[in-house]
Amino acid sequence: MSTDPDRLFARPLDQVPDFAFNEDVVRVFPDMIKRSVPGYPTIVENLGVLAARFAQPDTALYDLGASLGAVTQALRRHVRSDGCRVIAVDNSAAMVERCRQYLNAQDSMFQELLPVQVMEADILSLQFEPASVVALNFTLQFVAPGQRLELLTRIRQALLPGGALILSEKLHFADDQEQALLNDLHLDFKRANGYSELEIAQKRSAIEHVMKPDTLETHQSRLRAAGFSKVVPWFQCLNFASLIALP
Ligand SMILES: C[S@@+](CC[C@H](N)C(=O)[O-])C[C@H]1O[C@@H](n2cnc3c(N)ncnc32)[C@H](O)[C@@H]1O
Ligand SMILES: O=C(O)C(=O)C[C@]1(C(=O)O)C=C[C@@H](O)C=C1
Repeated sequence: MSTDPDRLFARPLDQVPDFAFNEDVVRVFPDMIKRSVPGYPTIVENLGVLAARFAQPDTALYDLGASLGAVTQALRRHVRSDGCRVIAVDNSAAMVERCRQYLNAQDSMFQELLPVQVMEADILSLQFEPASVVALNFTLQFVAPGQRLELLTRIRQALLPGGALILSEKLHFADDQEQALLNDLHLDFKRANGYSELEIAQKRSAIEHVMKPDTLETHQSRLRAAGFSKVVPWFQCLNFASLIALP
């Protein structure tokens, strides 16, 4: 399936609207996320590998904020436990529609993939089934900060012993020098991937009210408050990181 190059912010906009996961974003999303998130392809592929260690027979594997289902596809490629089912959830109708098309294409190319259910729903009001793996890949940062602990608590309650939550996020840093350096390096990463100063500045205005990164320390203490017993960072590239949280 072809994907358009991301030029959403290439022309000067009179007013930059708040970022939304709408049809325009869906059209360019694979290109946008690869060129904006350092380490994204490595995180997605390895998420499948990690999940294979925690997945248990006859349980649900959740991909929360699935977008176009990149993580769902990795779970289906790597997890071999009997009776597992992937549940991909997103509240953007445009994402869900295109996600279903991508997964149908995956079904037609490979045999013996895990069954998958794609739901258009708000993860904040989801009734979780007992799960062995839950992935939140760059989704929690878009949930209102005041609602993050409750969501993580409900995920923790749904997780079976031996399972895991895998949480990937853009990080903020309490130390000003560390924040400035990693932010500058992230902007260099975007420039190296062909984004202009205008695109970088307009994207920044678009996401500043809707995407609120936390520090690693905030993630760790909130995960513990939600009932997780252990938090293990397994990947960081510049200001983007991924954590394994154990029940
Ligand atoms: C940055 S994208 C996630 C990328 C995707 N997980 C991947 O690895 O390719 C964030 C996604 O979360 C979804 N989202 C944000 N808040 C949500 C909510 N409350 N319920 C369901 N989906 C949500 C958005 O629609 C968007 O598709
Ligand atoms: O931090 C930025 O500048 C980003 O563009 C990050 C980010 C993300 O982390 O989700 C924001 C929106 C898009 O979904 C793709 C990338």
